[in-house]
Amino acid sequence: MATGPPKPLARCGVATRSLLPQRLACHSLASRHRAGPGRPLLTPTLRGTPGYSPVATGAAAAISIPLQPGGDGASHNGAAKPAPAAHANGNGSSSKGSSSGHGSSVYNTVAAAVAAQFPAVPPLPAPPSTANLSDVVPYLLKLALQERYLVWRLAAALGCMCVAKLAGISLPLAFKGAVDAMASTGFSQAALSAALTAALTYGVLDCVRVLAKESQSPFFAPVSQAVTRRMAYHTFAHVLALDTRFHLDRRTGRVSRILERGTRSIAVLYRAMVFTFLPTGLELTAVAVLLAGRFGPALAGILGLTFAAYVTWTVMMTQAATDVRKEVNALDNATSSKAVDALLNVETVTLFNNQNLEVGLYDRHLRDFQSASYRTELLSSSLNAGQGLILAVGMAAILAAIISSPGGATGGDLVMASGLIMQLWAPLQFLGWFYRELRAALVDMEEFFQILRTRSNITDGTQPLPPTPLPLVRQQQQQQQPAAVAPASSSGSASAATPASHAVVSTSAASAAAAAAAAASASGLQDTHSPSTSSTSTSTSNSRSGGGLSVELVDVSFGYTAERQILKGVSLRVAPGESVAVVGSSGSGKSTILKLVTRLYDVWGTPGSPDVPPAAVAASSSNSSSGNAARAASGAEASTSGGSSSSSSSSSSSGGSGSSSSSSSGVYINGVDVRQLRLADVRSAIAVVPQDTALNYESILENIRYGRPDATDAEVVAAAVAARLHDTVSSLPEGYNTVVGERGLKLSGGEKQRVAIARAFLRSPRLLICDEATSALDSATEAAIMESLKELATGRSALFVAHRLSTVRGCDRIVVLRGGRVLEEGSHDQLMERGGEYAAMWNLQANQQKEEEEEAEGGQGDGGHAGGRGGGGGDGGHKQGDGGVTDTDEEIHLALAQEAAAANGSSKHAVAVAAGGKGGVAGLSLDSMDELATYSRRAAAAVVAAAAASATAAAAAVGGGGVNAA
Ligand SMILES: Nc1ncnc2c1ncn2[C@@H]1O[C@H](COP(=O)(O)OP(=O)(O)OP(=O)(O)O)[C@@H](O)[C@H]1O
Repeated sequence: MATGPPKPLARCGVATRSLLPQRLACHSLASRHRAGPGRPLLTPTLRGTPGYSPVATGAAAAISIPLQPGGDGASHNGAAKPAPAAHANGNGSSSKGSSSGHGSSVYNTVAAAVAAQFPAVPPLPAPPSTANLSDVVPYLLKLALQERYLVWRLAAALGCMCVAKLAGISLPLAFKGAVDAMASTGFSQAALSAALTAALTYGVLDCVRVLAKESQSPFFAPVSQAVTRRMAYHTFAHVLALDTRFHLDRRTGRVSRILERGTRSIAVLYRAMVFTFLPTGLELTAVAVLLAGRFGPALAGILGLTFAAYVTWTVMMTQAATDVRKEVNALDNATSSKAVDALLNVETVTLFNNQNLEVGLYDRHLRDFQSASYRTELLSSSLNAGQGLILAVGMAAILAAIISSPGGATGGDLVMASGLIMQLWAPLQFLGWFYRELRAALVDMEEFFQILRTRSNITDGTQPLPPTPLPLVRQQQQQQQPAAVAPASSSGSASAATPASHAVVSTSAASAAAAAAAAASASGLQDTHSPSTSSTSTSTSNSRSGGGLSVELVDVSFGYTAERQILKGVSLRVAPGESVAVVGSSGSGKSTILKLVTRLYDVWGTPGSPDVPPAAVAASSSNSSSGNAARAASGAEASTSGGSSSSSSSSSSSGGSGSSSSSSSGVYINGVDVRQLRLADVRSAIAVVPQDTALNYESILENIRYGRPDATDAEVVAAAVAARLHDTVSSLPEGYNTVVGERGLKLSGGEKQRVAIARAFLRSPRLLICDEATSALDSATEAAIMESLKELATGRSALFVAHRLSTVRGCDRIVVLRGGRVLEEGSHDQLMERGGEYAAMWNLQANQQKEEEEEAEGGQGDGGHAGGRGGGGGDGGHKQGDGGVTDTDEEIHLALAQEAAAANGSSKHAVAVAAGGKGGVAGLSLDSMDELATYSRRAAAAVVAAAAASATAAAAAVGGGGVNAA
């Protein structure tokens, strides 16, 4: 059935193999004089088990790692290597070596500040429900009054404002005094001294006005700045805490614009209130009172009318401008997002030679933006013109009223009135502008508050992560129902394994027995917690459960949208210290499982989740993959629930954590529903090496340190050594100082992955999650990295997702996923024995590898690809192939294989398709090809491709050659 077993490459997680204890000790910092002045040595000590524990010690110094390229003594694997660069990253957030091993790294400093909870930033009050002025003003006031040191500053600023205004209003009065004095008595000494007194008064008042006015800003600026900073701080924290769905549904450029405009609007609003609206209101009232007192209420009436007309016009036009402003904002967001998108993906843009396309798209947005902006300009000009006219008419009317007032008016009166009114008009003209700004600010704040009001669908739990796993219902079931190992069905769909059983599906009594044995040995938890388990397995478990988390998925249904279900009743378990791999075709939901474990998403059925589709959940249960088997299993759960749930709850109460009842579907970590656990606890116990590593625009040193921001330089370097990154970094001109560029684009895919692996080493997690962690590496590096990951995974739990089966061959268990359902589960040997989907995939990859090796031997390869790509699994041309089968080819063949298997109920068809390898479906018999052609469009396409690919190969296959015959 299977072609010869491919060469094993590296085993993951692998408690079954003894470790190669790797000890890399460096000179202590005390011995850094050896590297010469100014060239500090770091002292990472890499221990094999578990992970590593860098210790600054001078003992057993095996290697020295000065932080300078070209330095002496740095190496891994004992070979002397150049040292990484001195710690000063390119953007100023340097990490210069210090005697403590901590440099002035930004991450170090901030991590320490965060740990010390300094500086404490007061919380935000709940944002208002609307962005109306009536809601926003009290909110801003509340913000300012929240901190005592701001209150007195605000009061002082307001006091200065009042003094300035009163002094300003008094100026025309002083003028009036001087003019009247001189007009009534001519140029007498008394008139002169009265005029001089008035002039002096004027001067003093003006000085007071200027001083008071200019004191406002120093008093007020800290208020506005502190509140703005607090808003920015909390909003950023809030947005970072929002769930993945929020971020994926929105364009980053747009969100950042909203935040930027929102925080800026706060400053605008404060200034508008304190420097414009309040003073103008105060001034208007004072002027109206003065004029009414001197010339009668009619004058105050004219003033009031003028003001009302002015405000009405301003509000009307501003309202119209606001609507256009919203449009302008939307276009501004779109323009900015377009530019950010293109800049973020500049490499893709360049490679596709799409610069002109991008510029054209950008210009389309710019043109729309331009025309909307023009409309705002038109509205703005109309507004200004109307305001000017109203003020001119108002002024003329007031002066006419004064001149013709019944009691008559002196020259001083005219001077005073015109002085007062001019003083009032000046800010009124700004009032229009400020009002427009205010409206715009309120519009901006609407979106801003909307984001602040958005609640994450992932709500934090309250339970601490139990240090050791609480008993799981699953293991109790296994204890109670050892026969829960489901017999394999001969039909494709029914052969969907029984996830609830967590046992290997087997078609024979012998493999069932093996499966039961595997289930027993694999259940570290069971061994750990059950006194009834055998002493052999207990000892195995105990040796491996040091610190590892237990992870269990119970009948999990999930989809990113209610319309499309991705996971359909998936159950799987990782016992403490165990390594489990999830394999399967592309899109089957492997990475999705990891996202649920790390709680980037919650399973369907989570209360409060907006996309809980009860109907879909129900449908999923009814046609769940596990189908009858799962329902039977859950029936068994129900029937044993007395025991299970009661023991579960008793255990939880004994554990004091209120452990969940594992009988309901969900994701459980250490026996507790992950939704009840504190997110910080969960995430800090996990390290993820993702499929696609995004790096920060920082140096390599800081990027690695990101895995644990308080790590010392020595620890960072040790992690790089462990991740087989140190030599590469040392060879760079800037060493560890090299700034990796936007999202790490200056590094190769393999280097980025090694940075991610170094981060994981640094994190020293209790659960290691690797999502295609070595997909971008060449085989030699992959072998080395797998060895490192193996070390890292030892003593911890590990969950691997991989396409290249050789990399997960050594895992304790391998779960085969297809279409969101668990299809098979067991160790490599068990799955190979079963001859199902896993065996088909393995043989496909082995075949590809063999083919490539033959090609390489025949001089057809490029030479660089030889060397057992994929090793044991022989995945052949995985990604970095030299023309070998790519993942996509592989996946298409695999999909064909799966469909063929499903259609024909025979894994041989799958093997036959798989055997097609890169040459098409050469290993397939004509009969099978016909069947495939009728079965699916994709198969038909493949048949055509195969026919075109190689008639000779097809003939050979028909003649019994190829894997099919095997
Ligand atoms: N955020 C998302 N929103 C909507 N659909 C998504 C999202 N992420 C993944 N999907 C879809 O869910 C399905 C499963 O994705 P997942 O990444 O789990 O597959 P996978 O088995 O890991 O595939 P691969 O091996 O190619 O990485 C895919 O069809 C994918 O398109």
